[in-house]
Amino acid sequence: MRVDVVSIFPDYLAPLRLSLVGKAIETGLIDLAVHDLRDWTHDRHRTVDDTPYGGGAGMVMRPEPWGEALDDLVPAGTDARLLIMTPSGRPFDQRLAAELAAEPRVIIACGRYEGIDARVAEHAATRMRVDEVSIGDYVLNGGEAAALVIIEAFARLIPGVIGNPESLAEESHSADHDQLLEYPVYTKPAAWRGLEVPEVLLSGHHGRITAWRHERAVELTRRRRPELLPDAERTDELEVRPAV
Ligand SMILES: Nc1ccccc1-c1cnco1
Repeated sequence: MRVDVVSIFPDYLAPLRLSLVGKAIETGLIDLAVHDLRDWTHDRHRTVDDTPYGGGAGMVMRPEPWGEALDDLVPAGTDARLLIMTPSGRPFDQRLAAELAAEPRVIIACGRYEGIDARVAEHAATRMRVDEVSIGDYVLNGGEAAALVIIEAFARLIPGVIGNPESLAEESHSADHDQLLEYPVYTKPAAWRGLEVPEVLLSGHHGRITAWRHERAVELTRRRRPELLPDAERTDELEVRPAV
């Protein structure tokens, strides 16, 4: 898979060269290229923004550099998916991560300031698939942090990136874990600062352990993310529980 990221702060994407994604790049599973948007400017000051039409505070990213960058990175006839990072985008989730992991080419546009001129997405959509994507309901200074999150989330789903694919199976939000949050996990020592590992986990009884883990996952999901509960697990009674 080829991933291109365009940003005015390309060094912000340096962490992608580390750890899991870095290994995938080294092994050729992912071909990553990070570009400086200013390389597509032509004035002495390498200007990428201007004042907003209609007035208002802040600056808007000019369409020309983005248009030229996308012309270069996505030649006519290329099958590519453009992700524009924006707080007003569709919520990023595991389903989208799985979709992206199957794409041959992904280009990620990291906007800054008050955003990117809306015509960039409009024009790009005439020749590639475009998604405006948010990683959550909070405000960042730019799309770079969102790009790091999204790339990590889909890169780890690419076959061969994670050593043991079984570890993907029981993760929170993974499709085959029916959307429950992950159960609490423990390791040695069995007692730590007066806190004991739940007895069932030391029992060696796999059936009981599986049942206990499912119960804890349901309990946690009901308490923290009731909207994720599968219908079969929903209960109407009001449960008053400590907020943990
Ligand atoms: N706040 C932002 C500012 C600029 C580009 C993306 C974002 C963003 C993406 N997901 C949440 O916020």
